[in-house]
Amino acid sequence: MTLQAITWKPVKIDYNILSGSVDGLIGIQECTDYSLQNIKKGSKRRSISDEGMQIKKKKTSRSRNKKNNILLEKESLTPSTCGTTNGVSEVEETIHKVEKDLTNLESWNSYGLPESILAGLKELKFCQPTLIQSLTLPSAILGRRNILGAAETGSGKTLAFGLPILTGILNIKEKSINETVPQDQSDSDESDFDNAEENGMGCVRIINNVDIEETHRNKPLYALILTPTRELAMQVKAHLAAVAKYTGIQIAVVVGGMAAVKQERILSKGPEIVVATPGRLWELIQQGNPHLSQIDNIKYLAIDETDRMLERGHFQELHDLLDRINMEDSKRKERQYFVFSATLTLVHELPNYLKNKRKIKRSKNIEEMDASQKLQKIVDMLGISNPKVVDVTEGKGTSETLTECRITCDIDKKDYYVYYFLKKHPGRTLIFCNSIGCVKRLAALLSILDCHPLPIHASMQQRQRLKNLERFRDNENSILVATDVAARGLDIPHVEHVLHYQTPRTSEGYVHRSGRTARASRQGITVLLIEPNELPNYLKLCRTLGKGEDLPNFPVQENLLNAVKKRVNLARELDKLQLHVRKANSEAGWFQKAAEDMDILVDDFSSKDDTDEIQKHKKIAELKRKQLATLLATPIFPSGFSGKYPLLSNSKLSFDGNIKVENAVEVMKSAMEADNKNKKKNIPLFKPKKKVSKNESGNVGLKKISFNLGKKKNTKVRGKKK
Ligand SMILES: Nc1ncnc2c1ncn2[C@@H]1O[C@H](COP(=O)(O)OP(=O)(O)OP(=O)(O)O)[C@@H](O)[C@H]1O
Repeated sequence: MTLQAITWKPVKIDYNILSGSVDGLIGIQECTDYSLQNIKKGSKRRSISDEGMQIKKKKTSRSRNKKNNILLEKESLTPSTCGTTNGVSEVEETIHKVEKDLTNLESWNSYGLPESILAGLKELKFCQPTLIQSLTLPSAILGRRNILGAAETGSGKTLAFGLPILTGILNIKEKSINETVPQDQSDSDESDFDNAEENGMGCVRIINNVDIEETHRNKPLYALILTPTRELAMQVKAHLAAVAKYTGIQIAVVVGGMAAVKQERILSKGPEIVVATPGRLWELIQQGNPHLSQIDNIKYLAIDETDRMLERGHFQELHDLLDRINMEDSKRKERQYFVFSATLTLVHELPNYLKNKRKIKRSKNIEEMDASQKLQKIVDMLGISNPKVVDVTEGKGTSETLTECRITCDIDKKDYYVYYFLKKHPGRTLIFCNSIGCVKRLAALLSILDCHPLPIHASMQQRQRLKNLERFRDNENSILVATDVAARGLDIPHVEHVLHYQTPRTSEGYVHRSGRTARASRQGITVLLIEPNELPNYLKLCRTLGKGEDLPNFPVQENLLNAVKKRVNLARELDKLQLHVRKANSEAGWFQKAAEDMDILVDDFSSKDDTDEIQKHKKIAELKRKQLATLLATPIFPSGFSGKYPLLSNSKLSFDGNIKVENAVEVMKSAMEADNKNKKKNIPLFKPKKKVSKNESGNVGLKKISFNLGKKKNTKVRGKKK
């Protein structure tokens, strides 16, 4: 078979992207018109995989000649579909659609992606690469460079390393088939396949169990992708599997919290790619899992959220794994590495207590680093040589479409603001807390308030974690209350709001938490709830992320807070009573069990007072529950209330039909616009006042709190411990 090129056109690309990556490269040209001569049946190029074969054959003919392809589509139309609708022929419509599809895929053409992958991208309707993908794919695929990539959250980093890995594996497999199958045999196989198709026959292969086991035992492991959380591992697997649908490449997940036996069974099938969290993977390797025993042979290693994975004191298993994988220098040099995170190049100042020279001397390893030093450290740790660095974060890591703001209040008023926000601005909302205890408390409170929150934290059973994520995905008004276990990487479509119930401890934490919204060019809002003790951390965060002095204040309609407080206060009381009852019950249960163990009659020891106490609590709780139920049955914000902020065009009627709810992003944007117009300054962070007002009906913001940075004595505000 020969390919006769008739027209070549230069492809416009940014050659900086390829600089140093492909030796001797002077340009890339595209063959825009060509013919096939002496076509022998079958082409070696089709050997991507058994599963991908049929698709590949169709796509190959389609993309080789656009005109032929359109004709082919025309011919396949039955006479009944060739009519004219609204003056436009359906044939023309089809041609237009096919042309559009092909045009769409052309954006991916210059990266050397196999057609089976293009088919996957097309099915996902990914018409063109994102910025980070277009900047990394040429060097990664054509230049086989190691990549250090930093791009904002939700910008498509998974495919920036996923596509080169899938492409590389297909190329290796194709090469090995070409090397092992003799020319004649390969041709005759192809002929058989083609003949079978032409004759309308299927291609049948009989495989028995022994063959399957033998095949799996010999299957190589090509790539390992490591993630910090189980949920992220599963998501990455699902994402890559969707793109790899027509490639025949198998991908497995290895994570903790799931039956090890099941994971061993999956591994026994010999997946080419393993996506894993370090702990369980290391455990299985140490147990001598046969498929994982080739871990040092992998050709591709990707570490997602690398900065988190390599953090001091985290993932000791990762270091063990790296030692094992990089055992042989020659294999390490052959391997391609991908290191990605939104905060890979984010640097920040040392905490104040470490700035003290004496202390720094004691902890020698802790020092302030700039971005290149940080990257160098990662490169050294992973043993990577000559990496290509692509950083498009401009030092912030958050998306352009993210609206950022804050609400400042006293610690015990945070619950009011959270409930206010949820009622006033319904939509899929993720609330982050700094501890498991805080998640539990807030979820219990919101549950009493009928908000149906879904908690997620590390001490929950894995199955429950996944179930709650699933429910969060399925309901557009759902609320997820999470620790930072949900902060990194999770790609849940249409998360509208992220609330930081507590200020994140690090700037990285803020970037990743906030990045759960405003993904893939969608709009989203992130709101920090700040209490006085969190101010130093908040200000540091603003400095590190270049936010200037302060974030804008989220507008709250003060006249609506009274109704909010009534409900929240009642819910808090109810929560407290329920806690007493639960505690007393569990103590009674323990007492009874101990008595039974000692063969003692429980009645003899039961304390009547305790029972009365429980009974009393139960009665009061019942009363409060009824009161709250009555309140919750009436609209929280009565119809026709006069709001400070005009209702916006995209306001929608709430589920109870009485109140208008507003899009939080729009509310914030118009408030910012109004402030800009009036040259109004943001509500000051520090407005010293002698006393904290007892009147809670007004703005519970900073106007009433004495903040005095630097004077530690005054910054403490008594409140409920979270
Ligand atoms: N080329 C593309 N065209 C359209 N959508 C895309 C493309 N590439 C990825 N996406 C989609 O964009 C979303 C975000 O992608 P991804 O999860 O890879 O982001 P990320 O940069 O890894 O985010 P994070 O930093 O939060 O982990 C996903 O829903 C993904 O399916």
